[in-house]
Amino acid sequence: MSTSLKGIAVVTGASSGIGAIYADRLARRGHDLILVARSQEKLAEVAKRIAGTTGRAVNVVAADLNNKADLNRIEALLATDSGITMLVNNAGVGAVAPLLESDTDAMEEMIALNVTALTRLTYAVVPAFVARSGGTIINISSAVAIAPEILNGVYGATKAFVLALSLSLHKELANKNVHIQAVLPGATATNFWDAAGSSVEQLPEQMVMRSDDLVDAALAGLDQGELITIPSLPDAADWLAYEAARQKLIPNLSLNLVPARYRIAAAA
Ligand SMILES: NC(=O)C1=CN([C@@H]2O[C@H](COP(=O)(O)OP(=O)(O)OC[C@H]3O[C@@H](n4cnc5c(N)ncnc54)[C@H](OP(=O)(O)O)[C@@H]3O)[C@@H](O)[C@H]2O)C=CC1
Ligand SMILES: N[C@@H](C=O)C(=O)O
Repeated sequence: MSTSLKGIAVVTGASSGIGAIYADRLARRGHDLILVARSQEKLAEVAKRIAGTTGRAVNVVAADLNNKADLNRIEALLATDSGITMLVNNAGVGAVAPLLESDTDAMEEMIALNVTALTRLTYAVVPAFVARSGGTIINISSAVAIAPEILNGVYGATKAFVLALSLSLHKELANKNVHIQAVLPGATATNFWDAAGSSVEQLPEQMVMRSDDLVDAALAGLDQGELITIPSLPDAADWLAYEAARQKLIPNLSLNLVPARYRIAAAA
């Protein structure tokens, strides 16, 4: 049980990069923490640093979210620890190789982590949040969710899944006091790029955000009640116009009548 009024934030992928910054910022905001990733050693370092600077309780659970038994352990924790008030679904891997140069097994592993594990953790925690009438889920998607042409297509597709799931969760949980935020970072200076077989140095400097800035911006978006936060986007109106265009399509996406442009063959 947490002694924090803010409760416990569970952050996956907290051993480095964006997840480690979320851990720091959430502890500074008063959350106790449970940090999840594979590397026990790196998690312990992050936890020691944050506990030292903030005085919050920081626990670590070393788990490979692509290992069924490990994943089940984190699901059980999320379902049963009544002190948990927030889940940051951040653990993820990327790829930059095009389809013809990609390893299928690596693609499957990426789907397992970015999609399956995130989904299972969400399913584990939502009933508990609903039962307690409160909770927040932050899902780390990516700018490539809406621009899948930029990097590896399977990576983009996993992040589009995260965006779609978040939109749906927001609708389903609207009157349950469970808050959903999907964050769509652009290129961010972390180990992500090396792990994906690339290097952040090959990107133009003006395209790459610092991970501290990214997380601070994303949390500002959370504070403003945003469902979708695109930390790099200069003008929020651009996203609102995109979303308005999507909403305008919805009533016409399922109709019994075939539109004239597809009746050419029948008419001939
Ligand atoms: N950096 C960028 O440009 C962007 C990143 N993102 C997203 O941000 C998120 C965080 O990535 P970022 O911080 O950049 O990259 P990092 O590589 O620094 O962090 C990835 C984190 O995920 C953990 N992780 C990887 N595999 C597993 C696994 N099988 N089980 C549990 N934990 C795992 C890693 O820890 P460990 O190795 O110890 O398990 C690490 O803590 C990802 O979802 C990524 O897709 C989105 C857009 C842009
Ligand atoms: N969002 C970043 C990766 O996921 C990028 O846009 O490069």
